[in-house]
Amino acid sequence: MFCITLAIWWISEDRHRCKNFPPRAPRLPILGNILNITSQLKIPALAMAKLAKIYGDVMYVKMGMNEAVVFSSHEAAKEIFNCDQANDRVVAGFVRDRNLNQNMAINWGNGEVWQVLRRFTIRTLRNFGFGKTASMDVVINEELIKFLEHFDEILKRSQNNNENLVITTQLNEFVRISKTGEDISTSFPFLRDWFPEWTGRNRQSKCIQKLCGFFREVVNEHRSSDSYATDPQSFLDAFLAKIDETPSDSMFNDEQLVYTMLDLFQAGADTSSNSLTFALLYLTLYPEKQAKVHEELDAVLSKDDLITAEMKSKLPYCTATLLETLRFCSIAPFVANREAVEDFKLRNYTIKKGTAIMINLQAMHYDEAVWGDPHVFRPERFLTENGRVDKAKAELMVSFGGGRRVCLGQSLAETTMLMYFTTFFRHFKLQRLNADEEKIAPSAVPDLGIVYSPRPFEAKVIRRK
Ligand code: HEM
Repeated sequence: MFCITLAIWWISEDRHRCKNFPPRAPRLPILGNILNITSQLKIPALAMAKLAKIYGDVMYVKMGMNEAVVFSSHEAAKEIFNCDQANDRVVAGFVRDRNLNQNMAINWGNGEVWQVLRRFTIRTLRNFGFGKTASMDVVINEELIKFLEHFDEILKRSQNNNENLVITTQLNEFVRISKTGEDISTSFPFLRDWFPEWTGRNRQSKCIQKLCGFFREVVNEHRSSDSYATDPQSFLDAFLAKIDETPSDSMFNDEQLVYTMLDLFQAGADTSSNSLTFALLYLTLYPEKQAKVHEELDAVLSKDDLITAEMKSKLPYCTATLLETLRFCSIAPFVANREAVEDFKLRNYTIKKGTAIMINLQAMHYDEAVWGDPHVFRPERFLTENGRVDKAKAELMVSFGGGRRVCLGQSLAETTMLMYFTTFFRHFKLQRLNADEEKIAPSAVPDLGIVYSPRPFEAKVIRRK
């Protein structure tokens, strides 16, 4: 009797809800489409891309208790990126905990808080040279000199001990333990309340407390200097000055500052470092591509040249390799989920207020109709016949999202990646170990998480003459 009632309720509720909704894959009671996704492929974004081939580039899915409309093609993404009713982030699960149930900062902030803090952050960072290649070059080159010294030391140590170098990332504990998509508590959020230890909720909270504690200390240090308002030396100083000049109930306050810093570090650190490590991984796996990178660097740079972002136009193969890395690894497979802030129409479909909006960036990077052989690592796809970067192809990349929420750090990330990548390969060569020496083989299969990470791997690092 219970099962029959449940079935009748399910069918009627489902019919009622799906009037004018985007097409949807058949789903099971309670689980929804979870099995469609998990039973097909190990990578949820690619499994969703496969479903989208059947049900459409705008389709409706249900993952446990969460309902979402998934956008999987460039055309569909363009429509939703430009849709003001879909600019809010979903604040649930680990995001709600992280935000202490409040509207906080940029990445996970909404409405006026997001708009004002995003605008202030971009303007202030620009005043400090962010986005201007000449000033970013200087800062990044200073870092690079330290990086080379540090890397040489590690290399010497490992060679003295006769060890192979293990290359690894995952600096950010929070990213490592927040495996959205793979994690059942994303689909059934109540599990986080019932089993906070098992779902990782407690570890996430501790991690955020630690990070916020660290940022609060830095904020206090800066506040104790007399000159933060008269002679601001950093984004943090400028924010503190803004706090002083605005009313105490404004969104410029210490907690928003701490969370804005958290956003910049969380959104900026793992994305850039993991993407670069993916580049090292792929060039270890595909030595013939690495040889072309070396050939270009040797032809373009003389011995003492400092690498600058301006050189990008002279380094088309390196640029194409980084574009192919971003496409192949699709480090952020989905943009952080958005939410419909009111009912709206899109392509004659009704999208109901509160529905989650998932934009599947990896589906676009792996669309066979666009790329032909998306599962092959081939930087040449981004080059024209005369060896220049193919701008039309480059514009099909969506690694940084789009619309008004587009990644705030795109130009910094692109410049940093180019400069680190070219500096590394100018000085070093990566070589795969022989099968009998290799304990941790390089694999192109990523570790899942809020952003993907390359799995640790061993490689031989050789200093180039
Ligand atoms: C390879 C490096 C990076 C990748 C692939 C990447 C990717 C992304 C993506 C996909 C989004 C979501 C966009 C959307 O919702 O449409 C995003 C947002 C964001 N990114 Fe990045 N990002 C990178 C580096 C950085 C860096 C270096 C910073 C900071 C300096 C940064 C700061 C942010 C912030 C603050 C947001 C939230 C923007 C908003 O909600 O308004 N990112 N990023």
